[in-house]
This record gives sequence, structure tokens and C-alpha cells, in this order.
Amino acid sequence: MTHAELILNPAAGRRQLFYALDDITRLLQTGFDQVTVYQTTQPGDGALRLKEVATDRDLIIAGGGDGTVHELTNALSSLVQRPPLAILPGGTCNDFSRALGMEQEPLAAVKQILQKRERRIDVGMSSQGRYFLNFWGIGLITEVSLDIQNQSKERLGRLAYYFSAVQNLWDQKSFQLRIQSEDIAFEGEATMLLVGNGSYIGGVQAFFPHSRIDDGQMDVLVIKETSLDSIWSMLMSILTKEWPDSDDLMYFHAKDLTISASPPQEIDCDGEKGEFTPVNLSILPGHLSMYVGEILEE
Ligand SMILES: Nc1ncnc2c1ncn2[C@@H]1O[C@H](COP(=O)(O)OP(=O)(O)OP(=O)(O)O)[C@@H](O)[C@H]1O
Repeated sequence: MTHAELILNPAAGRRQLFYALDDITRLLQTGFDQVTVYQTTQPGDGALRLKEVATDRDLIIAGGGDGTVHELTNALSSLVQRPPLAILPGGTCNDFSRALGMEQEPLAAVKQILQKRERRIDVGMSSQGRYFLNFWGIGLITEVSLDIQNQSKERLGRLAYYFSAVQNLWDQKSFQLRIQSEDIAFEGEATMLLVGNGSYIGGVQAFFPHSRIDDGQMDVLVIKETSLDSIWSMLMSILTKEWPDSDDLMYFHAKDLTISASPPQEIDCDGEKGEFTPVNLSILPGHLSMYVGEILEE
């Protein structure tokens, strides 16, 4: 007897999951003996529901955008007994669902879920008790996503992300950064520190061309100066899928990272804000079991 629970944010994106809910449920019922649908009503609601039912379900499906996925993966990651998780994308960018190779059209994604291809996925963890699947950052990245909130996300979608990034590049304030990993120590001026797990940010593959969600390590990018050279090398790396190469950038892998900044910097953790440096980050290899759309290359 298999029991799947769909925890769905009906307000996500353009409400596409909400409108397709009857079809989604019917299709899920062809692959699971029992399907329970729980519609969230406010932030925090989905996390409580997940903790309530987790031990009693064979699969949790997170239906919504990156905010919903972040909330549910945080709830799930803190549990001792963790059922597998699938993502049914329904927001604007749906970054982690892309990293998992999920289709963006709801029923096509449900069909992938029915194939039940399970894979162990790394999760990033901060000493402040937060987990991240996509990225963790300070500096430029926080201003970029702040700007998207202020603009019409509905209207511009993920293009807003990149308009806003370019807009912010030139007047980015630098800060004093100190980082220490198992291999690398750096102390100096920086305008951004970005730590990636998945390779998608803002709906496209950017910053981390070779980042894998199952390699047991974090990809770390430091922009020391937002010069023409560093911007050009990042743009080129999106096109060529090679690591960015510039004297104004640093790029390395880490399993553990201690970070402090002066003045203290606001953190963007998978798009969620409100916490500040200093902090320690680590990777939890294979912490979650997730359904994938395509078989990720070995
Ligand atoms: N019924 C609801 N009404 C409003 N907000 C909700 C509801 N249920 C959950 N939320 C909260 O809304 C936030 C944003 O949700 P989500 O990311 O799914 O949608 P989105 O913002 O439209 O998508 P994206 O982040 O991809 O743009 C989440 O933090 C979630 O907790």
C-alpha cells in the first residue's frame, strides 16, 4: 500500500498547480494506492503538515515555487526519518526542480514522478540551522533578489533577475570578507560570496557550470571586484560552461566553510533572507532522497 502526500501552495506562481489540481490528483492516483492533497494557507503551514505526516508517507511531493520547496526541504532535512521528496514545479524560477531534471509543465512533471526514479541528493547546512538546496550568498546576490521582490515578478518573471543583476553590478558596495575552508583561506575585499549546491539560479544555469547536487561538495565563488574582466568571465562561463577565469574572482570546492564579514552581511539562503554573518556552512552528502526527472549522469 503506497501513500503519497502532495503539499501544495495554491498561491504559487500564476496558480497553475491550483487550476490543474484535479488532473494532477487523478494522474497521481494511477501510480499510488492513496494520494492525500494538503493545500497550504500561509507560510509555515506546509512545514508543520510535513512534520505531522512524514513517518506515515512513502513520498512527499512539494507543489509550488522555490519558497515552498525551501520551506519543505528545511522541515524534512531536520527529521531523523525522512521519506523521499519529489518536486512539482509551480513557481516562477523553480531552480531545484530544474537541477533534478523535472519538466516544468505540471502534468509532464507528474508523469516523471510516477516513474519513481530516486536519487540521493546533497543538502547544504548553515550553523544558523537553515538548510539550502540551491545557493547561499552574501553581497550582490542579496540585492539582486531584493530587487526582484520590488519589481513585478509576475510580469517580468526570471528576466527580472538578470535585469536587476546588471543594474546592481556597477554600484555594488564591497565588504571585508574572511573565509576558511579545509583547503583555502582568504581575507580581503569582496562584493559577493556565492555558495552553490545546484547549478540553477534564477531559472538558468549560471555561476556554477559544473556544480552537481550529488558530488558531496559546495561550489564557492568569490567576486573580489566587479570589474569588466570579472563580469565578462562570468558571462563567458555561462556560454562555454567552463569555470570563470579572472584575477578578480576566486572559484573552488569545499565541504566546510567558515565565513565572516565586516560589516556583517545579510544572507540570502535559497531566496530567504533575514540572517547575518558570521556563519559556518557544511554539506550533508546524500542527505535527502529525491525523485529525479532525468537520470543524472554518473
Ligand atoms: N496559501 C498561501 N498563500 C500565500 N503564501 C503562501 C501560501 N502557502 C504558502 N505560502 C508561502 O508563499 C511563499 C512563496 O511560495 P512559492 O515560492 O511557492 O511561490 P512563488 O513565490 O510564486 O514562486 P517563486 O519563488 O518561484 O517565484 C512560501 O514561502 C510559502 O511558505
